[in-house]
Amino acid sequence: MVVGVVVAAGQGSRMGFRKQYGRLAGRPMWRWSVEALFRGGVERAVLVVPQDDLAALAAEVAPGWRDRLSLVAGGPTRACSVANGVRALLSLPGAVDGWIAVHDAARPFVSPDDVARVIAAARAHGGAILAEPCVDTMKRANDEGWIAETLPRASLWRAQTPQVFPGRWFQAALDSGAWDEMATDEAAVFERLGYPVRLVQATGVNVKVTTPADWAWATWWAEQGRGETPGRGESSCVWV
Ligand SMILES: Nc1ccn([C@@H]2O[C@H](COP(=O)(O)OP(=O)(O)OP(=O)(O)O)[C@@H](O)[C@H]2O)c(=O)n1
Ligand SMILES: C[C@](O)(CO)[C@H](O)COP(=O)(O)O
Repeated sequence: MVVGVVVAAGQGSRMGFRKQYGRLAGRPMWRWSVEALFRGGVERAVLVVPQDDLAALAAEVAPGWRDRLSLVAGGPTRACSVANGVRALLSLPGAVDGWIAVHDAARPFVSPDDVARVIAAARAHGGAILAEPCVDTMKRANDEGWIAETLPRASLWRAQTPQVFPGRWFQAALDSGAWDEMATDEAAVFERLGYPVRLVQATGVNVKVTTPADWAWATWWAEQGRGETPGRGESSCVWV
């Protein structure tokens, strides 16, 4: 069983609005991200949203996805929101023995084929994340804004989502207090615990839509039909 957490409980402070509800080619960004996970093989999911948006979203999700998508309230950091979503999923029969895929609502254009590849890698290796090798020359800065050193980039990757790990790993981290509420991704928690995490190179465009410039680009990209990467089989989602 593969279940998903789509985190959409951010404030969009760099964007200037709650970007997860912003429309790309007519659909809210969170829907693009949920749909991509379902097309990539995730069976059911929770969408984590700000507490004060739960009631409004409940009306929007039903009835099309009632059986596949539930809503959960988020927390003050991304890691808290992930934890809330994971806890809700771990109560489902079979979830502890299966895999949980965590995905940012802010990455609407992930390719369903890449989602499926990360899931396959997690099944084979334990944990896996989508990522891309750094193509820029990387500098480390000092506190005053001067370059302290140039880092060898050959071993540097940019982490993306989805990030897929066994339900049992999440349960252990949450129950033992090892869950780090400031971690900026899930892999960081499992790396620290010494678990093996495989990097899976993204083949599609998987931008995290963060700034107004990203929004302008994402709007254009969606309107070109570029985000509609074919997935594995038809989705059973109904757009409401
Ligand atoms: N407390 C939080 C913070 C972030 N997120 C989610 O985590 C993803 C990645 O976060 P980011 O792109 O940084 O979104 P925001 O937190 O909304 O942006 P900002 O930091 O500019 O406020 C987003 O889908 C966002 O909704 C979340 O669920 N809960
Ligand atoms: C998880 C993530 O998408 C990996 O790149 C990213 O760290 C989340 O963004 P945030 O700005 O740290 O919330």
